[in-house]
Amino acid sequence: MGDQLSEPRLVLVFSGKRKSGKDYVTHLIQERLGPDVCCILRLSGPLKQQYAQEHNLNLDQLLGPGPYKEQYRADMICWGETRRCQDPGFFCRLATRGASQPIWVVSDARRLSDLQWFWSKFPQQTLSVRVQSTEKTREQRGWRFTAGVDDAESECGLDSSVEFDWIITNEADAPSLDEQLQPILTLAKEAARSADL
Ligand SMILES: Nc1ncnc2c1ncn2[C@@H]1O[C@H](COP(=O)(O)OP(=O)(O)OP(=O)(O)O)[C@@H](O)[C@H]1O
Ligand SMILES: C[C@@](O)(CCOP(=O)(O)O)CC(=O)O
Repeated sequence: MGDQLSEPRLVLVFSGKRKSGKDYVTHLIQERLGPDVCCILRLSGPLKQQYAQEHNLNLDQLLGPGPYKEQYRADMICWGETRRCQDPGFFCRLATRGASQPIWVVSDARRLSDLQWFWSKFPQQTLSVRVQSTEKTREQRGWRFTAGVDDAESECGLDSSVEFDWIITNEADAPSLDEQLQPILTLAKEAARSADL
């Protein structure tokens, strides 16, 4: 009963490197569609929640964009991988539990197993989106290369194994995000309308 899924009309699964702007771009999509139509699902949400509880940490800071979470990232990755090894869909199931909007935006796929879970549960509805930025831009947003993180599956698991349905370039000199997101927003609005019929 707890794992019962309500069927979404469209599932947009986002991935991208640290500080590429996954949260920024997915929030923009939600803003354009409205929270009644579109929810943001973070696979790292239930992971951080459980990790914060077990380690007595500040969950809001772990969920935010600041430097706090970076102190714990390597250990959170190991912690999450222990669970993922037993059950690759563990965090996908938790993150989608109770989602009732017609459009789901998953903000942080990192591994092929994340995408495979959505493709297998929602084969007709799932589309993949990559957010990309240069290392220089990511550095300006606070990224520093960290061995064991930036060269591990958490950051590289989707580097070459997937042909994304869309690639969004999140750079000041790229076309505006609204322009790049237009086909996605059009599709999402159509999908939301079909949910009303
Ligand atoms: N197009 C943009 N314009 C202005 N600020 C941006 C833009 N894209 C990202 N940022 C800012 O850069 C920082 C990193 O972006 P964001 O948190 O969305 O990246 P992320 O890919 O979710 O990162 P991580 O997974 O490492 O937390 C945030 O402070 C965000 O507000
Ligand atoms: C531990 C982890 O979930 C942290 C994700 O943090 P964020 O999405 O970059 O804020 C990464 C992972 O699961 O490999």
